[in-house]
Amino acid sequence: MVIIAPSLLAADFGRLREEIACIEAAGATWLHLDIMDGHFVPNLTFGPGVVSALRPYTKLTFDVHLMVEQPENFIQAFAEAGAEWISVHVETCPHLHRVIHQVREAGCRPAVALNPATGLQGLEWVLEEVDMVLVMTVNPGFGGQRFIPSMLRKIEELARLIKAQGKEVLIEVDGGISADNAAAVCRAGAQVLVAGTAIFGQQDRVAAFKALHYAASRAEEVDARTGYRG
Ligand SMILES: O=C(CO)[C@H](O)[C@H](O)COP(=O)(O)O
Ligand SMILES: [Fe+2]
Repeated sequence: MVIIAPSLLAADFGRLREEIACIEAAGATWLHLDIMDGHFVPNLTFGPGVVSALRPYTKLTFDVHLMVEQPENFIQAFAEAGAEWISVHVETCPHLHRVIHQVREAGCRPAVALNPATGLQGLEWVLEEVDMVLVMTVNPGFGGQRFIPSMLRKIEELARLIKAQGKEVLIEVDGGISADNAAAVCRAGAQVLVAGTAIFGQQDRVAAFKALHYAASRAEEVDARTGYRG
């Protein structure tokens, strides 16, 4: 079953509670929270204070995407703020194995994120430690960018690697996801689709969420009928 994770990055920051209530009413179960530090990526968003302020107002699963240098310094704060999932970028972690364990010890589910230019090579040695791999399908830092088509092959290769290792690891895709490419990323092997602009950038968020969910689920239905395996 595919999960659509609306990204708060594209929401109206002056109306965060209403925006969250709206996508929850539309049927969302996850919320993607982009944390940017102005160093690892050339943009700033918000910190654990905002995450913890929003926590009492929703039951959505908080999927925190850390685009920060030295993420180990912030894991505890986001865990206490109410994150369920924490993704760290492999590019920011020389001691990735240790950081993954730090996320789990803080009570969260660990995920590793890969920039578009980062290969899958090093992943083999941490795959059994993580619950999800986040494949960036744009260069991180900004919403509203175009999906990079060559990332489909990376998702396929990752799906093969996970299958070969016999692991239960989710594949999340993030960046430029829309109803036009949702089926393709699902066919390639993604189970969690992050979408900012395609939901919060639309006038009718409920219709946009449902359209995206429909596009992604239809790929699964067709594949179940035809026996397609990505
Ligand atoms: O991590 C991100 C950017 O670094 C965002 O999650 C992503 O860009 C979502 O926005 P959009 O769907 O508009 O591309
Ligand atoms: Fe993100």
